[in-house]
Amino acid sequence: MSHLDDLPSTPGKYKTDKALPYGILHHHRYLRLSKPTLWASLFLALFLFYLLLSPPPTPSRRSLNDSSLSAAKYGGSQWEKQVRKSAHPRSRGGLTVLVTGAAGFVGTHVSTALRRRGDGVLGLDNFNRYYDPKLKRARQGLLERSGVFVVEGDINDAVLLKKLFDVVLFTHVMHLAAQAGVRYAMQNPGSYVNSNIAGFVNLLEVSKAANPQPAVVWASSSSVYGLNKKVPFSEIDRADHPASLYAATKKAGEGIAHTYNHIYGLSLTGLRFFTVYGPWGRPDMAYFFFTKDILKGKTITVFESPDKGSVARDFTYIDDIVKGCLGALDTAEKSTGSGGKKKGPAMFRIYNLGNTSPVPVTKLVKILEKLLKMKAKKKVMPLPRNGDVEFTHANITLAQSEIGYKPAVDLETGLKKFVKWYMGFYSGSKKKSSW
Ligand SMILES: O=C(O)[C@H]1O[C@H](OP(=O)(O)OP(=O)(O)OC[C@H]2O[C@@H](n3ccc(=O)[nH]c3=O)[C@H](O)[C@@H]2O)[C@H](O)[C@@H](O)[C@H]1O
Repeated sequence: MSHLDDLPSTPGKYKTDKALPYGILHHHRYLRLSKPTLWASLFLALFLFYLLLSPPPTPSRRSLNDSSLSAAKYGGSQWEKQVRKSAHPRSRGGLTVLVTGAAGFVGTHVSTALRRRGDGVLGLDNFNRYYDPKLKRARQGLLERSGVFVVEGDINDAVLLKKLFDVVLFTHVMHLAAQAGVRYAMQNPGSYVNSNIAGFVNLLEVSKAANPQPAVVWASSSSVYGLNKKVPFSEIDRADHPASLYAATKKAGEGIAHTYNHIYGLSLTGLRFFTVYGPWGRPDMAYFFFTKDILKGKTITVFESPDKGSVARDFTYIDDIVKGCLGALDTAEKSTGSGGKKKGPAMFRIYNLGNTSPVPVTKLVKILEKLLKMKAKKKVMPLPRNGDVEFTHANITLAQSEIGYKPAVDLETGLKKFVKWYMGFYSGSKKKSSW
């Protein structure tokens, strides 16, 4: 994939390299302290060898029973103070929200929007290398300037999550941490299972055990509609023909969420995002790397459908998505359970958040050419069987009537804002870290 060429190799969230220090460092210390007898040394050497060969117990997989909470990294009065301060609402009646994936594209925008209106926000992000971590760090800078502290950690780390819930009584969780990207699922399927399934279950486990339980709003995806042909896509349509593992994990997430709602009384709202774009966006998405490649004079590959038509997307501008997220948080009823016990039925909702006006990818390219004042070098090729679907188109009636969702930005207007940001950010301008 050309757009990933100059990014670091992308192990996504499936990193185990952080896992070793805990066990290994501990044993290194032991080595220094041990008596230098031949047998003891031999035994230790064998034991270390065994540890190195065995699969590492990654910290991201630490269970709640693991008492070795890495106090060095998390915890301590200073850390707790930062966590509490960030999560504390500034306005009366404000929400107290844990935003996972806070340094991600949508996470950054939602976190700052919540903070701006006076809610308390604590961010969580593992800063993985799926795409340029420098962009995530720049977003973190923005968040910090807005008063949002981002805890560096993984949603699979149950001990960390539990600790966060011990320190703060979250009223809401906005769960945006995920392994995104449709095509990358063919390269690193494990990363999707790790984040979108295991990580989500871990978050729900900790949320259901919390007292009080938070209301959880999470990111699902338009990709769950898969190979559906009936348009516009409606929440009541069947969605059981996913075209990518990404889509399958997002659909699985919806089923998993339903069980936590049913068994534990957790209030759950899933938002099916439709190809979200805008400033501070994801470099793995077509509008982003098309911009980069057009500017560099590199050839872009534009997919076409089998009938030689252009593939189309219901591109949705980030500010509209943010409004949808806030609408979902504001209308979410409380969970009914506490401490893992259901007390009554709780809310379970799924909404499409799209723009409801699909645009062919060829048109996207034309708009970019106009905004960049450059002609794209294009190679048109049939849509490969890589997880992409031919078109998406959202029916947003339900979101409109129930959470007040009303998209207002058309693709050209939104791309104009994106291009302006892109030019500032990558030109090294001093203003690059502003909105
Ligand atoms: O709504 C979602 O749920 C998903 O949206 C996004 O997926 P997509 O809609 O597939 O966006 P994106 O990759 O930008 O491709 C856009 C268009 O360009 C076409 N495309 C792509 C690459 C290429 O080289 N050429 C090309 O024509 C391609 O065929 C497509 O028609 C998120 O990445 C995903 O994480 C998820 O959130």
